[in-house]
This record gives sequence, structure tokens and C-alpha cells, in this order.
Amino acid sequence: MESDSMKRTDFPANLEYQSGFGNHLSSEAIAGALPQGQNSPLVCPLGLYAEQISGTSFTAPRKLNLRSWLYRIKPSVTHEPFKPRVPSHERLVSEFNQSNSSANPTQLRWKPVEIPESPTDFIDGLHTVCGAGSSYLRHGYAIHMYTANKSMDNCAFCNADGDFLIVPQKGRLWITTECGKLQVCPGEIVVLPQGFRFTVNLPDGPSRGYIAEIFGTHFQLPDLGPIGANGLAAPRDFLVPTAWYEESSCPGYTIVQKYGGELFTAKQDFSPFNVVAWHGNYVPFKYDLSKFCPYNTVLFDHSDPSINTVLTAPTDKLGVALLDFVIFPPRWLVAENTFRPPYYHRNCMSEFMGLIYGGYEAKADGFLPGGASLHSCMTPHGPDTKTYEATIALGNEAGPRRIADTMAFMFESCLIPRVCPWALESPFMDHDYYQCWIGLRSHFIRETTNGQRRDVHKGHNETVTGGHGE
Ligand SMILES: O=C(O)Cc1cc(O)ccc1O
Ligand SMILES: [Fe+2]
Repeated sequence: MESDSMKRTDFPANLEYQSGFGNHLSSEAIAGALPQGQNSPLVCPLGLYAEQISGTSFTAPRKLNLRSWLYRIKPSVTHEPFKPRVPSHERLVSEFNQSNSSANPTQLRWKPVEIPESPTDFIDGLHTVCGAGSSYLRHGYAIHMYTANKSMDNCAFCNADGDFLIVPQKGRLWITTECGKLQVCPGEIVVLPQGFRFTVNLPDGPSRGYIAEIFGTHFQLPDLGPIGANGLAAPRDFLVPTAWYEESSCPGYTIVQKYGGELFTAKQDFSPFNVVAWHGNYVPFKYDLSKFCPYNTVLFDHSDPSINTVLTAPTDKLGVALLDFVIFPPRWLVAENTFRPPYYHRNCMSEFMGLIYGGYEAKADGFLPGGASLHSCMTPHGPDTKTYEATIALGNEAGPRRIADTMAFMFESCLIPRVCPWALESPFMDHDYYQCWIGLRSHFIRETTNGQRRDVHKGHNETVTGGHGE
């Protein structure tokens, strides 16, 4: 099923990467292609054009400043004017308002979206689920899902609106970027920053995944506070491409630009992957979630999920995220006298969840790999009835238990999402979601006696000893 463009951008079995989150890196596909001692010489080595891509304003503080210099055969500007892409679908949203999305405080859940049979590439398979704010105002986010079955052909995608954090759930993504190539499997994530051109090949055919798009800021590693200097996602596990270029002429090559949530196309006669060398700190990168070093409670109570933050996109308010990317990876549960699954809660932040593989600890049924859920600001949620009952049945005899073969994740935001018609009218919407909690019974009993409480679940009295406050 692979096209000519697939062959043209063939991927070696094992790509080489550079490593390190936030590093200033450089890469040459031909030795000597990088100018020495300056960014923009009168004539660049090998007759290349110098081109800067800025990911932050020129004057952003140094510790936040992101930019790279690309040395390319022809500059990006060498193209015909942008035209609206026809047919234009209203399936991508980057400014959420009453005309394109609605408020909905209900707990929402979706079954896995089926992958289409008709030829669909990564661009045509993209749909916005929900989001908040505006790409124009440079504050907000969008959550998309993609389903696709064929590689992009003679075209590249460019997102002028924000950064994409892609979570593949099914099928590998072989992504060619202006900085080089990335092979991304389910279980890994990839970040394609605003403005980079890229093309997505699907070596496995049918593919599905989730995307968080952030406007006006970029992902950072979370502070570790008292955890110390190590733990969670290690900077060195973030992998960045090495320079790769193609020189072939490509008549009718199309750049598809997402700009204000709309798609525009521009024709050019060469591949945008013509960067022979580059240097900088504004780069695409990938990360293998199995490298994450989880921390958690080792005695009692359930930790807040922020303990599992892989990447965070901050707002200007300290500790308040525009979007946190949090995972629920395999780990040991050891807490004593503790309700171990996620607690019942209401959150001022909004929580979108997806499942890459396995099951999720709070849902015995109904939350499936490739599915999704949305629990918006202050909407109550927590373990389903089956999970609650099973946890209580285990009681305090539950020894250390390893949660294995699972990878769920959450996009958590301080901005309240509006939900798009594609998601609300989806045939994959689980209209019975609320039923998973309806069976939660009252276990209330009024009387307690002096240090004694009635164990309602086992139906006998038990002395409470070894309180935590001693
Ligand atoms: O709602 C969820 O399942 C996500 C979640 C997990 C957890 O361990 C604690 C809080 C929380 O919101
Ligand atoms: Fe939650």
C-alpha cells in the first residue's frame, strides 16, 4: 500500500538520534555544512540558504527562548500563494466558541473510533474532540484524535497554530521533519513544535492516536521539588532527529498549513525536507513512556496524579498548567489501609483521558484502548462500581501488587473544554457511561464505638490501630 513518497523517504531499520530535553544541538548530513562562528554568513557552506525558525518571541527570557537555524537547499518561502484547502472540513477547531463547540458538564466517554476503510492520511484523519481558548490569542489548547490508513503522499503538514504532542495508540508513525526522521511506536510520544513541516508515513497501515495541541507556550519537564534531581522523565531519554535531506524535484508538492484551525495549501516544486544541517534548541522530539521512572506512595493514601507528569505546558500562574501530560504506567501498589484506586473527586482542572494499551485501574469495564473520556471542571468522577466493590472485597489483606501491561494517560488543563460536534455526535459515544457509577451503594452506618468501627464490608467489628497521626 506504500506510495512513491514512502519509497523516497525510506526509513532505515534503526535511526540514530541525538538526546537531551532542551539541549542546544547541531547536526550535519554532510560534514562541513554548518557555518562556523556565526549563523548567517554572506555565503553559507555548500551554497545553502540560512533560515531561522523561532518558537518563542525574539525577546523571550533566555531560559525560555527557543529557536533553530536550518541550512537548506532552497528556503521555505519558495512557494506559490496559500489557498484555502478544498473541500474545507469543519473538523478542526482552534478558537473554541458557541459556533463550533458546546459546553457539556456530563461525564463523557467514547469507545475506540473505527479506522476508516477509505484511503485516509494523517491530515484527513484528524478531528478535534474538545478544547478551550484560541490559537489567535496564543492561549489555549485543542485535543484531537486521528485515524488513518495511508501515508501522506507528496505533501507535508505544517501547524502554524501550536505544538502537537502525538500519542499513537495503534500503528507506528514514521515522521519526516525538517530536522530529520523519527520512528514512533505506540508507547512512545512525539512532539512536533509549531511551524515545523512534517510528513507522516504509516508502515503498519491502520493507525489511531490522540493529540494535544497547545497554543502560545511549549512543553517543559516538570519541576521535581522534594523528589530531587532525578526521577519521572529523564532529560536524556528525549530523542531528537539527526539531519536528513532529499534533493529530488517534486512537481506539485503541497504544503498543507493549519492556520487558525483552517487548512490552506501552497504548491512548490521541491521537498521541504531539504535541510542539510541545523543547530538550535527548537526541535521535534520523541520519548518512550516505558523509560518513565514513577514515584508514588510507599505507606498510605493515593498520590495525586501530578506525581506522574511527563511534560507540562505552563500558564503564567505558578503551578497552574495549560496542559499537563500525565501517565499511569505499570508500577507497584503497596499502600496499606488505603483505597488504592484513584479516589472519587471533583477537580477545578479538566481531565481528558486515553488508553494506549491494557486496562485502567479505575475502570473495570468500558474504558478501552483507543477510547477516551472527558471529566470536565468540577464534574464528579472516580472508580466504577465494579472497581470499588473489588477493591473493598480485597480489604487490608491486599499485599504489594504490580499493575502491569497498561498505559493510560491524561491531558489535564486549567481551561474548561468545549466539546466539538464530531465528538458529541460520534457513533462511538458511550451513552451509558453514567451507569458505571449508578450501582455504588450506600455503606453508611451511624454508630461507632470508642476506637471501634464496624467493618461494613466484612460485617464484623475491628479495632483500629496504628493510626497515621501518631
Ligand atoms: O480521574 C482519573 O482517573 C485520573 C486520576 C487518577 C488518579 O490516580 C488520581 C486522580 C485523578 O484525577
Ligand atoms: Fe480525575
